[in-house]
Amino acid sequence: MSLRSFTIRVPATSANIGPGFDVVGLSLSLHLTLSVEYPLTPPSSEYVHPSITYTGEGADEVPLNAYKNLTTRVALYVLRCHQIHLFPSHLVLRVNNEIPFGRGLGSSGAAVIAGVLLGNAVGNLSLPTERLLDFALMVERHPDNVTAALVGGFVGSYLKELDEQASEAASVPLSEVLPEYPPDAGQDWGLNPPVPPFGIGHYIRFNWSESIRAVAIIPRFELSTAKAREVLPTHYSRKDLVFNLQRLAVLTTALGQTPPDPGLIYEAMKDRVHQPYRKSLIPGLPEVTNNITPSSHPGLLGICLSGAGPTILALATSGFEAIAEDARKIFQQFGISIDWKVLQITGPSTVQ
Ligand SMILES: Nc1ncnc2c1ncn2[C@@H]1O[C@H](COP(=O)(O)OP(=O)(O)OP(=O)(O)O)[C@@H](O)[C@H]1O
Ligand SMILES: N[C@@H](CCO)C(=O)O
Repeated sequence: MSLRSFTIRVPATSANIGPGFDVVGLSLSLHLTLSVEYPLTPPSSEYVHPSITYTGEGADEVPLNAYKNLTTRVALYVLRCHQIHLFPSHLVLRVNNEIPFGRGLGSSGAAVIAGVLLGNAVGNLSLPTERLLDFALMVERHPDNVTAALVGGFVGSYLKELDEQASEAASVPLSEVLPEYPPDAGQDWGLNPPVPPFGIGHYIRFNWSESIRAVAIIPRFELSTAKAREVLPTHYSRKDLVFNLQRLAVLTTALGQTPPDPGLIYEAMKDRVHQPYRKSLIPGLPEVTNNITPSSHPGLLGICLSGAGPTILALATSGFEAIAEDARKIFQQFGISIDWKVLQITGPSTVQ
């Protein structure tokens, strides 16, 4: 029996990097890996649904049913948009995940990109990167995590303003884009899902200084992105917007300079759009970001909330352990335990 097998590897990401709320993302050296295998000619005429095995982060909570699991539902969505209503028969997925769930390290963005790449591969669709991004953005509506996970590196992106018809397609509830039911359940909603408008997302990769590492200080509790977005205001003052825009404009170039300048970067990683509002959900957040500075911790460049939190991201060229252990002491005063990792900035997702 001839088998087709390949591996999909998607990096973790840190979004925002301080002032770049919903705009910038960074790919990091933790991965979601899917080993995919299926026979090119099914051994029997009876259709066999996909099987999923899963190890690593989230193994105790992730659904193993392909019609409930986020990655496979996204893959099925991509397939159905191309008039392919079923996975290949006898599809076997072995998943290993290094990205902790709900910590601000882009676990859901990675799962979505893995799904888009899976659909593209098993459907032999050969979609270009820009189209893969359109599909990802139908599911995860802010571009920062998914873009960085797909293309890798330090990336800025924006969503195109859509005309009325395209906005309607793009505003379809997630539950309709990603139905949870098996394909043989007979509902016709599953057969004509909303196809993404073309060119929703646009991105650019910034330079990144090779010397910079990311210290991820990861509290041992989950915070869902949905909950962390609920606490944000709908309106901002001009003063706060200008504060962020000034810093973001400097930051995107400053992190590409060698050697990186902590005097410029520490201040450029401050934020007034999301972090002040999220501190109620992450006890110790302002204490860690205010007390760990380039003068107290040589090697530190800047420190911010990673994505929607609760992970804190310190960018540094040295002194990683002192940064992380001092953050641990501060978090301990608030009754929070942490783990920490020194991560590299990685390349794009791969299918091999
Ligand atoms: N590998 C995966 N397979 C299936 N579902 C996943 C996977 N990874 C994440 N998820 C789903 O995504 C949820 C976490 O998404 P959420 O957006 O809240 O956090 P995050 O993506 O880790 O953080 P952030 O978006 O701030 O970086 C998990 O609880 C789970 O339901
Ligand atoms: N920009 C997003 C990233 C989390 O997915 C946020 O901060 O809510």
